[in-house]
Amino acid sequence: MNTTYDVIVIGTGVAGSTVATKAQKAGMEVAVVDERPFGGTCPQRGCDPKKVMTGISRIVDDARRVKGLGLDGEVSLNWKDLLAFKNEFTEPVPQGTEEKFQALGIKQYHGTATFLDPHTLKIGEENVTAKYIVIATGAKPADLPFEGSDHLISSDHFFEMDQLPDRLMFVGGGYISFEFAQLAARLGKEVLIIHRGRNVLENHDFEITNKLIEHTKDLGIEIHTNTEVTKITKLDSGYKIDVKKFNHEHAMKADMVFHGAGRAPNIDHLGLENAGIEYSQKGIKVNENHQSVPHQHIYAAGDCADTGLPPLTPTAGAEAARLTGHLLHGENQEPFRKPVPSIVFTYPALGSVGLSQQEARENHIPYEAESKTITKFFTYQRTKEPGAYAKILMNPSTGQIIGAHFLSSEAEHLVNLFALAIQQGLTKDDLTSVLWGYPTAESDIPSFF
Ligand SMILES: Cc1cc2nc3c(=O)[nH]c(=O)nc-3n(C[C@H](O)[C@H](O)[C@H](O)COP(=O)(O)OP(=O)(O)OC[C@H]3O[C@@H](n4cnc5c(N)ncnc54)[C@H](O)[C@@H]3O)c2cc1C
Ligand SMILES: NC(=O)c1ccc[n+]([C@@H]2O[C@H](COP(=O)([O-])OP(=O)(O)OC[C@H]3O[C@@H](n4cnc5c(N)ncnc54)[C@H](O)[C@@H]3O)[C@@H](O)[C@H]2O)c1
Repeated sequence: MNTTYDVIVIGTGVAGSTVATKAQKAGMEVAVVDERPFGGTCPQRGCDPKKVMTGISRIVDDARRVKGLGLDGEVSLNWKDLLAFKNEFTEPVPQGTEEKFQALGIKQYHGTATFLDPHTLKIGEENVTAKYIVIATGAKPADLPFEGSDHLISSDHFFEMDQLPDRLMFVGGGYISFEFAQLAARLGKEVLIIHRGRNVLENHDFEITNKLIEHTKDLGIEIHTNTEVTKITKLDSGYKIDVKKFNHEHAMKADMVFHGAGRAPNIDHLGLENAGIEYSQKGIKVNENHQSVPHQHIYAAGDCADTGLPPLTPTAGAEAARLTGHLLHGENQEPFRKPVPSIVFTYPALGSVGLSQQEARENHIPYEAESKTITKFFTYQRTKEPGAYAKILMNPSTGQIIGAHFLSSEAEHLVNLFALAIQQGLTKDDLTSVLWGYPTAESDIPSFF
């Protein structure tokens, strides 16, 4: 059987769902296909379940700090209940997504889509053709080139474990490792992070990541930088992990080893060669309109596409919107220039937007930096929060904000506000002249400068 549509979208995550919904609403006949339960990574195995779990652990942290200041009693984290609460959010996602597609009249396929030629996909036993094909297949844990890497447990599995072991190791010093490691440590586990590079969370301001490292070590987490995992061996109980620091080799032990060493575009099993679609390790090659090379009727967006943007939920959504602008209306897209806020959901959280100080330095971009410890501010004193920090980078001649970096319970909100400031070209004077409601984290802004 061969069925034909106007558009087939491969993947039902943020990127795929956005394109499918907009195209169907615009009057096109659309089909979606996914090999996993519908809804994609963010709401089922990424941002949302992570934030539910780290959010509860943060409340416990706060409560412990203010014990005796009007709050009595002990609070503690409980993995089983935390998991059950997380499931209340994740389990309804597939059905909810399918119902939304059905209400719009979008045809749904469950299975793996593979290109047979530039207009035809094989899904199970069926061949499906379309005028336009959109690839939105996301990312997967990167293949790591050392022996025993198949013993690594992915973030997907972390969310499904009935119980956590006593000693956990995370390979890689990025977002996943820091967020999950802190959660595990707050659950009373022994935790290690092994990071190959000199600086963890490489895309963030190094002064702030160094402060985050100190807070993370205060939770009892061991962090080894400049250290590469070279081999993992299964033992009768747990694992032996061979590591190399500069030229010195030694072995460590853990009950389980988790993959926090990066994600790669999920494109290996798409049969891209059958359609001659160009790609690299960074993903499917696309132009500003998200059209692939050499086929202009095949588009790609989100984590699977090589767009130069970081693989995050808001960027996947923005890329999908740009793609549909071209697919539906033929609008040629300008290069993407919006600032992209990025938040590490540790506690304190790390929020960054715009230029980091090292980026400004390396690229010889003139800047003026204001940075300070803000722990003594009332906002953080009233909850006894340690180590709150703010750094703002400005253009020295205009005062325009070009970078903002925060480490605190309020970082996630402040960074969004500064994203707006950078996008709108606001200056230090613009921000200090606002009548901010008091007492709030925003009313501290004039004192950052
Ligand atoms: C643990 C974790 C935490 C994260 N936290 C955050 C956060 O706090 N904030 C943030 O902004 N970002 C976060 N991210 C990143 C964010 O989740 C992704 O950037 C975003 O979900 C990407 O969306 P997407 O639509 O490109 O892909 P996805 O949501 O991954 O969707 C791709 C879909 O395609 C399907 N698929 C793949 N291949 C095929 C095929 N051949 N046939 C059929 N279907 C296929 C997959 O099953 C999947 O459902 C996190 C990621 C992880 C892993
Ligand atoms: N809060 C958020 O927004 C959030 C949370 C989780 C994931 N994400 C997204 O998912 C992506 C993947 O996350 P991630 O944490 O897996 O990767 P990451 O890219 O943030 O960090 C991985 C780090 O592991 C290091 N590494 C690689 N191989 C190693 C080895 N053999 N030994 C030691 N270190 C090694 C790399 O040098 C790299 O710095 C992120 O880039 C981000 O876009 C975002």
